[in-house]
Amino acid sequence: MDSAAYYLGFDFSTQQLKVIAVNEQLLVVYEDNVHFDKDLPQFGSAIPGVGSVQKGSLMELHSSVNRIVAVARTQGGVHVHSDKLTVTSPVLMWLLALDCILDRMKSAGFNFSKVKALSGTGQPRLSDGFLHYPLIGQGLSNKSISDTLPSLQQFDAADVFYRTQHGSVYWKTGSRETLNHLPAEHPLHIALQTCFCIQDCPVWMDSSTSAECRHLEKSIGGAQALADITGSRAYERFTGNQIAKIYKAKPEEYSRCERISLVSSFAASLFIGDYAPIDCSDGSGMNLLDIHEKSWDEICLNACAPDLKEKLGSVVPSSSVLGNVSSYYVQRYGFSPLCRVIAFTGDNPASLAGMRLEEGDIAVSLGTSDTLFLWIKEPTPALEGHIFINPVQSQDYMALLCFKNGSLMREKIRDNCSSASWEEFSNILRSTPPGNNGHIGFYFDVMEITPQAVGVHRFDAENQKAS
Ligand SMILES: Nc1ncnc2c1ncn2[C@@H]1O[C@H](COP(=O)(O)OP(=O)(O)O)[C@@H](O)[C@H]1O
Ligand SMILES: O=C(CO)[C@@H](O)[C@H](O)COP(=O)(O)O
Repeated sequence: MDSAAYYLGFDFSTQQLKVIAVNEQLLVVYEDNVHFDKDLPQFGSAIPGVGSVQKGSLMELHSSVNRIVAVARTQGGVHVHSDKLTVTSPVLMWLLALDCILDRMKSAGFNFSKVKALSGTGQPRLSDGFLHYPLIGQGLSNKSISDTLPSLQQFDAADVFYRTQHGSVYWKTGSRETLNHLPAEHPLHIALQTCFCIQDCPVWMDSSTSAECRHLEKSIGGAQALADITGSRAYERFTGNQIAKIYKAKPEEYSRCERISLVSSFAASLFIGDYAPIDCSDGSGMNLLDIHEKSWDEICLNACAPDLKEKLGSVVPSSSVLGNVSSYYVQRYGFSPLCRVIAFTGDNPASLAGMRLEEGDIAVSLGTSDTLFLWIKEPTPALEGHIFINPVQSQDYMALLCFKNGSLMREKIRDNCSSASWEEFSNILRSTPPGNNGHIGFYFDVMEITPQAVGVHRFDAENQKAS
């Protein structure tokens, strides 16, 4: 029997779910993605039930999804509400995407039984950074995973990482029981369809909670005081403020909720068949966690909503082994029952770990959001930017700046200037020298996070505003 192990990573980004599997030599053995808008048209249709079912399409694979009623079009994987501030994603869309991607792997003959574990406390993990970017994997391909990550070979696990930070999922009372006994004959989006008290989950693009932010900062003694404890002043997309809004706007739904997960711990919960704890690093993006004590801050919790500590559960280091995959995956897909699941984390912490950043390195990530992050030893929280607990060494930290007008803004410029072609876009860019002869433009299609600004601002070489 071929004993080679596979290592598997899933990446829930704003716009799509990606999966990648690598072998011991870090060579990519499988890669796929489900694009939410394009591949799941039932969530991208303005009219309930509309969405043509093409032969061999994901829709055909999951004809049952026709029963899901879409009430609004997702664009870039999200619903932008009429106030232009509230931004959500349907929780069932994430479930369906996972069903689809796993079913496609099965149809393609992917051998799930070979998926093993690789994580260890304090070690860099086979995570988003090099699972997602095969080039990095190829750069290391003369070494085995065990050479590169010595302590990881002690685990047999599916190493699964989810992206996009701050988004939250609201489990209805009784759902733990359902999660514990997932029936292998049903896809997740059917088995879990009644488990959520909020169908449309707030995601990182949301900026509708300014009132909640001011309230939280006031309760704790000001913006800097909040940053000193949680690593960030109050930010609209941070989960504590989102929870406060849900508690105020939907008190009944809130009271019916037994567990609140981040998107990362939600995904981990699906794999272990139980509520997964939140990891310290992604948990730092909530305005609720004391980044020094690595525990929930009672004043922050109470300022946001009642009974929050019970609803959030515990916090664990990002490299924790959560347990084995639930029997659902063994029966439905043929995973090994020994396949372990490591705590899931946010996209940026996973990228820091996966790119094997060290102190002094700075990484820039250009995706739906653009981010800049670095490994730091001492946290010095300020009124701009964020300090998270480090996902690799939980006594260290990472600093992060996040820019909202990333790829979607670039796509708009590409469509206007280069007939929707990245190639042409790149050629135009190359046709001027770096620095563009002193001409510079700032393009903020939506209210930016860093700095808080909106609109197009262009300047010529003399620093005069250009039209
Ligand atoms: N050649 C390219 N040049 C610039 N941007 C690109 C190119 N190809 C894809 N993109 C953009 O990358 C974005 C997706 O990046 P990705 O890292 O997958 O997103 P996420 O941050 O949501 O994970 C898309 O919005 C797409 O427009
Ligand atoms: O809000 C932040 C970080 O604080 C964003 O970076 C989100 O985590 C979005 O992830 P992508 O979909 O852009 O990967």
